[in-house]
Amino acid sequence: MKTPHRTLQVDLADRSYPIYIGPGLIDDSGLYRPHIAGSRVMIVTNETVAPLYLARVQAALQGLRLGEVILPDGEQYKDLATWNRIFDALLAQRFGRDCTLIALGGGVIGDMSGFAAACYQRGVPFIQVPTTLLAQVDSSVGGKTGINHPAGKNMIGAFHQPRAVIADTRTLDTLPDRELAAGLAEVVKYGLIRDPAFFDWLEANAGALLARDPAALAEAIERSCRNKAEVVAADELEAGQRALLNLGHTFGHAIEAARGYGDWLHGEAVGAGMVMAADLSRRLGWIDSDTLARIRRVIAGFGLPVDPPPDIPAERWLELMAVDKKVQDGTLRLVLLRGIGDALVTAEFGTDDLVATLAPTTAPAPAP
Ligand SMILES: NC(=O)c1ccc[n+]([C@@H]2O[C@H](COP(=O)([O-])OP(=O)(O)OC[C@H]3O[C@@H](n4cnc5c(N)ncnc54)[C@H](O)[C@@H]3O)[C@@H](O)[C@H]2O)c1
Ligand SMILES: O=C(O)C(=O)C[C@@H](O)[C@H](O)[C@H](O)COP(=O)(O)O
Ligand SMILES: [Zn+2]
Repeated sequence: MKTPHRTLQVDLADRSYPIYIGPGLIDDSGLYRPHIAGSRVMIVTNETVAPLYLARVQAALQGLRLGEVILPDGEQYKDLATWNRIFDALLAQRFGRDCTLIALGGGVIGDMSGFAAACYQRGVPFIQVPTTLLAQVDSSVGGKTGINHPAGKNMIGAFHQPRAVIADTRTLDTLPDRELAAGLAEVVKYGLIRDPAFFDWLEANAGALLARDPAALAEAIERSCRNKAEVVAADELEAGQRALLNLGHTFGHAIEAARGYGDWLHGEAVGAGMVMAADLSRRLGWIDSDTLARIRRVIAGFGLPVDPPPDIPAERWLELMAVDKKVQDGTLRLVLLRGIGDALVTAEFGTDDLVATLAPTTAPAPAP
């Protein structure tokens, strides 16, 4: 079977890999096979995705010796105890070092499976089969894998690149609207950090994206993956420019941790976090009020929150942000904006401006 699709490449020398994007790809055995080393494959998924798509992946892998692990669904299960269940299954079924893992689901499954693949018997290959918009535009690409700790998001993990990403755009048909919007937050991020023409396009095509127009979604996925692949190829281990992919995440991760993971979706927290980053950038005089208002309008237009939860005290914000992975020598660094498509990582902001951004209800309203 050969299904029409687009292919992008993540260029990382001998660890380069393809990203296949198109409708119906989940059934295409020919896309999986070249990336599976031995004959044993463990499919990791969750209790929501399994009834929808597990049988189809199993059918595509007919002839191989398959196992499955079905984890509970939710960001609150992206933890050590749930992650350990993947190893319980691998060991119980005597999977060896020659096995391949398949991550079938959203970013939570992708991050946990990838981290399990990085660690099982010191490292086995894995394939990403992302089934949420967020996973198709961001988390399945780039090799950041890991789990949360109560004190901080993604605090335990590894860089481990997949062998391939198989993004079946038809799987988005079953995705709830709230999850689609969460994925759009990471899409907007690429426009804000490095692709102003894409930001313009997103602003102009918001209606089509929210209406799930297949051509618009495919365009958004491809342009997002292209941006991410370029950044990852240039800076795989986040020594420099990869940190720009963290726009809104220092604020967003603090929101997620403060709420115990699973109340605000990751994409929702990133949506509000990006507006907070823009708000601080405006306070510093790096962007003007019209630009802040435009960013806020685009993010709100995708149905995402644009204000932080009102009940996190400033001290709690600062405590949660202090464990951010961009902290250097105890100094908080943030991704801020000099314009749309122009981001930087900086520690050049004052505590007063930061604290004002943390309490935006008391801040001056942006120009309409
Ligand atoms: N590794 C990275 O580079 C990276 C990048 C961005 C986000 N992330 C991580 O990804 C996670 C968020 O990912 P997410 O937004 O995909 O959340 P998720 O994995 O929790 O999936 C969202 C919800 O959609 C359900 N679902 C998945 N596919 C579905 C489908 N096709 N139809 C119906 N329901 C479906 C899931 O079961 C879940 O309930 C966070 O943990 C975040 O930290 C990682
Ligand atoms: O790939 C990256 O690099 C990113 O930062 C992408 C983010 O969208 C993603 O949420 C990532 O998991 C955040 O990484 P972290 O290092 O801040 O935990
Ligand atoms: Zn993210």
